[in-house]
Amino acid sequence: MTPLLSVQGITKRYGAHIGCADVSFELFPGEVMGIVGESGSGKSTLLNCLAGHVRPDTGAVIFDTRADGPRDTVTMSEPERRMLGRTDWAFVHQNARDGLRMGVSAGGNVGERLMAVGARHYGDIRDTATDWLERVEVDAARIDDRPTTFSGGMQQRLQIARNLVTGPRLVFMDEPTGGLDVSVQARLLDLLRGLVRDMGLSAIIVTHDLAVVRLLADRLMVMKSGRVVEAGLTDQVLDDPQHAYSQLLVSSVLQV
Ligand SMILES: Nc1ncnc2c1ncn2[C@@H]1O[C@H](COP(=O)(O)OP(=O)(O)OP(=O)(O)O)[C@@H](O)[C@H]1O
Repeated sequence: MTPLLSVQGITKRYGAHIGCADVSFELFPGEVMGIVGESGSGKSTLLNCLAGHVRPDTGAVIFDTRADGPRDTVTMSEPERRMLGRTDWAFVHQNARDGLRMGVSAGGNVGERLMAVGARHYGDIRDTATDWLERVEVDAARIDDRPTTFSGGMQQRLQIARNLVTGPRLVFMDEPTGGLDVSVQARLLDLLRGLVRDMGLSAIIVTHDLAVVRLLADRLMVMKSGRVVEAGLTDQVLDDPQHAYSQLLVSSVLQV
């Protein structure tokens, strides 16, 4: 099987400082990869390199495109990469405000993504937006309200609807449950787990919350000082960590 994403030797430095170093892995269709590590370990830098937000110094990120098969997204043109970002890729930010248009209605936020992939019929777009609001447990009666009037948890669920409505083939998530109350986190996690299962999503999830990867990720990479120190099946890594740092992480000795 062709990997959906093949990451080869990604390195990003900030001056003399290492963001992430020599990261390689493959992601297959329908797989969820979790990336964990303490603050500053390079998780966000890596995710941003993979999603095309940051250009790595070296390495390749080969994505199996629908039209042309495997292509290196690092060297493809900016318009091509932007097109991927609107169609096959989705990015769920920790802060919903970074992933939503706060001045546009909830329905508009979802509908906009559909229009970006060619939907034109207003009634169909509104119907799909209504379906998705319900799917992410946002009251459909709020379809014309702006996200500024929503709670943090609702905003995050709306951001997820906006991202998933077009059926992306790869979803990047940066701390999707971060910054929310614990009870809100639990509900969101449950919802995400349902969507990941039902849609057979391929995803890369960065988090410092081991409960998130335990529930969502098939495989796990543990990062420390920009490098991957351990990788494997999630249950294996969490239940029987081999690297001393992973052992600390799992035993919650580390403040992550
Ligand atoms: N724009 C930047 N300029 C300089 N150094 C940076 C920049 N962004 C990140 N770094 C450094 O790169 C390293 C990796 O940071 P990164 O944000 O990727 O880690 P992280 O694991 O995502 O942390 P957090 O969980 O706190 O977001 C850190 O040492 C950080 O200080």
